[in-house]
Amino acid sequence: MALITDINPRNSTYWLLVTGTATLLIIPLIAYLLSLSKAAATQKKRSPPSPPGLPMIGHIHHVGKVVPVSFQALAQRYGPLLSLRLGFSTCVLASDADVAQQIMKTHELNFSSRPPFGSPEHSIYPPGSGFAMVPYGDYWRFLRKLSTSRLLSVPQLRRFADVADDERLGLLRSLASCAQEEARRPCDLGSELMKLTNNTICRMAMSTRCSGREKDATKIQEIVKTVLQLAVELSLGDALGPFGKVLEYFAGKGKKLFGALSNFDELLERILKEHEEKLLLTVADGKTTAAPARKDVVDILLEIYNDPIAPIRLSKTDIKSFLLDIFIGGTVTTSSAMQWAMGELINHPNVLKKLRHEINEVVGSNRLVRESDVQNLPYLRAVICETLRLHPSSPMIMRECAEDCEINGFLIKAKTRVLLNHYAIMRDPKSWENPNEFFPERFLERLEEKNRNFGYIPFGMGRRACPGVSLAMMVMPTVVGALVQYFDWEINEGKLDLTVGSGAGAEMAHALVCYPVLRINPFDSSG
Ligand code: HEM
Repeated sequence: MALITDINPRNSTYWLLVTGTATLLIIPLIAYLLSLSKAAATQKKRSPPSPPGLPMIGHIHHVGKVVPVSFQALAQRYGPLLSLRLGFSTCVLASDADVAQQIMKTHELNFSSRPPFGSPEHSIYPPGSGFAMVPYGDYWRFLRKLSTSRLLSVPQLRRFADVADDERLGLLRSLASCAQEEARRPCDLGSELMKLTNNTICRMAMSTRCSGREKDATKIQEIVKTVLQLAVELSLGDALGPFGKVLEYFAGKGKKLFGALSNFDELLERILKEHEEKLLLTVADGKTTAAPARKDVVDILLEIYNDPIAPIRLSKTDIKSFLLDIFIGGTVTTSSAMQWAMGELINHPNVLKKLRHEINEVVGSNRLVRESDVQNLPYLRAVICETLRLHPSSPMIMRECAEDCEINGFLIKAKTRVLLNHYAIMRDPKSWENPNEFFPERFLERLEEKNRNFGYIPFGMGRRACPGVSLAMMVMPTVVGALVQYFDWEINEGKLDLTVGSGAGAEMAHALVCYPVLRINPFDSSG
């Protein structure tokens, strides 16, 4: 009763009640109307266009043998941003510099994760471990910082510069012996380069050669090759859905992948144990420092594993999974780029001659080209840049959209997989003149500008960009430079066949078989 008598327009309580009730009713109403208009706007926004599809398989029939090339053809015909349905999975295909810039810069944070890849039942490590496929968050940020500031940092790589030099000399020695044989013997330069990259990364990461187990590096090379090949085949199986699963079951590919990963795990377990024992021995010796004189990647990771106050507690599974990603991300990519560089140089004798002239002028012929020379060898750098443009080692990369966003006026829904076709982007005539021509001179001018507009992204861009770029750029120019400095390269006849191989990796279809001819013997006077 007292309440009713208090409700009087001249009373302040009355106005409080009125405005309070109005606020309570109006705010949800406004929110509701806003959500309706937002939903309507979202509905109005269209998904990116699609090429003609077929029932069930969607756009699988558009996927050619060389995947990045067939996707480039799709973009040329239907546009730089496309929705594709590949069997039971969907993705958005991005194929020019402008779209890449929106994904990797304008909406960078929104595209900082990668979608889950492959079935968890084929992996022995849980999805949250590793590096390359880990979702953006605290754990990934920790590993990223650790990689750039310690594991793959320039000072750490310089500490292992002798390892890179030693492996390079090993390569030159092997090629020289091939060249010096009386009967002309061809050499498979591709597999020599793969051995070099694999050994260099193995020694920097876990000092395998130093511990006297030379075969470990070879085993890792075989495992990485198998894992890469099977993972690609199985992901295709996943895209095909139930049909893929049946095929895959008969082929037993999942089992094989699991087997290869188990071998890797066993080998890594032993290597971790050896590192831990080495650490314990140093402590038992009573030396002032328990740490090895030069810490490799495993030493540093174990240090964090043993650190009770590390911001993120790494498990041994995390360490093994991280190492697997480093091998998968670093070995084939770097060796494939050097193969392409040598293939292009052999097929372009004028470029090779110009490069050799530059090296002769700057370094001379009495010593091997060194890492510190590279800054004074612009044409060598241009050859490497042009190789990575024409033959990106990671021609297609995956990102995932965290929240709904708009690109080129099209709606990209949360959780959409986005496939960036680096191959198409770096051969786009909008960004490059005569894009399919090997022409290193283009990098002597306006490199900065090209870099800025996202037409040149061999190592990706933004926070998810390649953390191994310093290692790759330390190895590639010095190896290619030495191969040009010390050898002439002969082939059977005509030109090398530089056809791009089938699959998603855009590697060379044919082995890089050639005849090295010694110009100067590197073992007489190498510096
Ligand atoms: C020519 C050599 C190489 C090329 C062209 C290359 C290219 C790339 C590209 C395009 C990406 C994806 C970037 C993005 O999403 O924006 C990537 C990621 C990655 N690369 Fe490399 N890479 C090379 C060498 C290496 C090396 C030597 C290592 C390590 C030893 C390495 C380790 C990784 C890792 C771990 C990732 C995943 C990073 C993440 O997701 O946060 N790569 N690389």
